[in-house]
Amino acid sequence: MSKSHDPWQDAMDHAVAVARKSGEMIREVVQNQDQSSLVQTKSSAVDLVTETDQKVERLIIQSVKSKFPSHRFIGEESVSSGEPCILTSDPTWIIDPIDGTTNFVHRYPFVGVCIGFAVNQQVEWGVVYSAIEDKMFTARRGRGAFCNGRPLQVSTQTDVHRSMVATEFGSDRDPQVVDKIFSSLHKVLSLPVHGVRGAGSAALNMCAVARGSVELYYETGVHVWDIAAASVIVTEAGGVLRDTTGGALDLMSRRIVAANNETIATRIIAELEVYSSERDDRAPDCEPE
Ligand SMILES: O=P([O-])([O-])O[C@@H]1[C@@H](O)[C@H](O)[C@@H](O)[C@H](O)[C@@H]1O
Ligand SMILES: [Mg+2]
Repeated sequence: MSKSHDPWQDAMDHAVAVARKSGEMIREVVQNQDQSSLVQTKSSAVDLVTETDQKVERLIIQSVKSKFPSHRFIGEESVSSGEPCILTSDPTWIIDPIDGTTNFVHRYPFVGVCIGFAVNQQVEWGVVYSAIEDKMFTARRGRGAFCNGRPLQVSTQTDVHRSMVATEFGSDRDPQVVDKIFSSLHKVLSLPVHGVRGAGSAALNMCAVARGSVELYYETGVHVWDIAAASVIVTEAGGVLRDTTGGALDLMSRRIVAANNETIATRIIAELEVYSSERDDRAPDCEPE
């Protein structure tokens, strides 16, 4: 069969197929109830990783290398093992094998296989497969966002008092960070908003914005692999992306706001405590921020 004139579409089609296969692996482990085996920790006692995270990431990367040998990778578990986290202008697959690993360990049914694809440091397409729900979220820059093939559209709500907000408590238990998390949460809740929710997965919170069931998601402490794939799903569904400072989103900054529109984004950002975690692309020997 002749190669399509659209190589990025070939790559996206491959990502959908390998994300679905990864989801089958995840469901099998959950159904066999052995996902709590081999749970290890990374940056803190509650930043978990399992053998399944590592197996899924190897499956994705090995399958891509055989079809697209010149492409580069940023994978959560590869970076955790010492691979660099640098986004060049080369075609780059940005992979979170299981976004919501803590959910996975506890059989809480919100885990996303996340595969983003960037060229010239711009995310061209994103695939987020909610494996337990069997929902395949996809978007290609300029061509819309979909869930299982049905178009996605963000909420039209502009009144913050009628909005639903999502955030997460993250995996940093430093008392000063916990205080900042609760300070922001207190201000947002007291606006008031209708409610605050958290899926336990940055990517699935962002997909909830894209499908219109949440007006805004914010978090400090996420990583580029948590948000890259879902970032284009949000914008192609008509949403906006910002830094918690109100500036433009910087995928490596570890801060994100994903909202249905600028009105809601501006109103919630005004309530957020701005603080920083170490950038994903920091030089290994630099002093922590
Ligand atoms: O580690 P993981 O499950 O891929 O990603 C998770 C993120 O999706 C979530 O937003 C964050 O609050 C968690 O601490 C964790 O980082
Ligand atoms: Mg992960």
